[in-house]
Amino acid sequence: MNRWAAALYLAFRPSVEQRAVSEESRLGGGESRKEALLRPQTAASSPSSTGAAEETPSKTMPVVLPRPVTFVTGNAKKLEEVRAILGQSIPFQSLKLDLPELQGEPEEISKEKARLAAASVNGPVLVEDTCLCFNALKGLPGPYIKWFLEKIGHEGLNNILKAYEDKSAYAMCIFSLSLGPNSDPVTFIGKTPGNIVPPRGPTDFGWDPIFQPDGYEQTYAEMPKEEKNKISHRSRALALVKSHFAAAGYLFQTDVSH
Ligand SMILES: O=c1nc[nH]c2c1ncn2[C@H]1C[C@H](O)[C@@H](COP(=O)(O)OP(=O)(O)OP(=O)(O)O)O1
Ligand SMILES: [Mg+2]
Repeated sequence: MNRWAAALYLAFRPSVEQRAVSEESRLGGGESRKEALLRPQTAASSPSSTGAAEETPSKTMPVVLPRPVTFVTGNAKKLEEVRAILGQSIPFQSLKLDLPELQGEPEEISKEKARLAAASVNGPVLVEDTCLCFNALKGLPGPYIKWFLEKIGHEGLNNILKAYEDKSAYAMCIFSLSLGPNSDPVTFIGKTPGNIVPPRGPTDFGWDPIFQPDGYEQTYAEMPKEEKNKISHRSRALALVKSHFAAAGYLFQTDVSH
């Protein structure tokens, strides 16, 4: 008996022309024209070459992945939000692993994380890197927020901005998808603008208490989870990940005997 039999399933969206991931990547698939902040970035494309309007159907076969994508993170709160936001939309498993992180530009950090994760898992992976960017500091601490938070806390982060009038900031999530150890990661960026404020609300997730998104009276920490997940940097990036999966029409080969 073939253990793999009956285990190929079409995960999503049979209604649209299926495309291989390379084609999808080239086109910057899943682009939302309405939300300029949310444009997905791809390895090969410059910002001006990601127009969704140029999409043309391809005759290539859908990409078959050996198993569902593994979301690799060392952060349980991230995983909780990713689960809540994705629901059943993308089949994924998770692996708790605190990957080493490169220094440099946020997108490169996220991509390198995906390369390391794909090599470690030897299969398709999804990772994300989260930044908190102060406009007065031209985007810093950005990807280094984890270490700033650990060393100087909410109060120290507020103190840094006392030197500046501009307290505006944005939260940014960069997801990177790698289909395997030899595949170049594709990135999906979500941003939510807001302000840095003295801490308010529960302190169970990172810098949530000091980030107040634009248009809201509450900090991320004070907001009900569902509310945060509707407007967060993470949910905006994941909306692009979902569109990508829907458009790519990946097939998953799953060993059902386990
Ligand atoms: O929605 C969020 N709301 C508040 N705080 C957040 C959020 N998302 C990440 N964070 C924190 C965790 C870490 O202190 C830093 C990002 O660093 P980052 O390297 O992406 O996360 P991490 O090392 O905890 O997990 P991972 O293993 O996925 O790299 O900001
Ligand atoms: Mg990390």
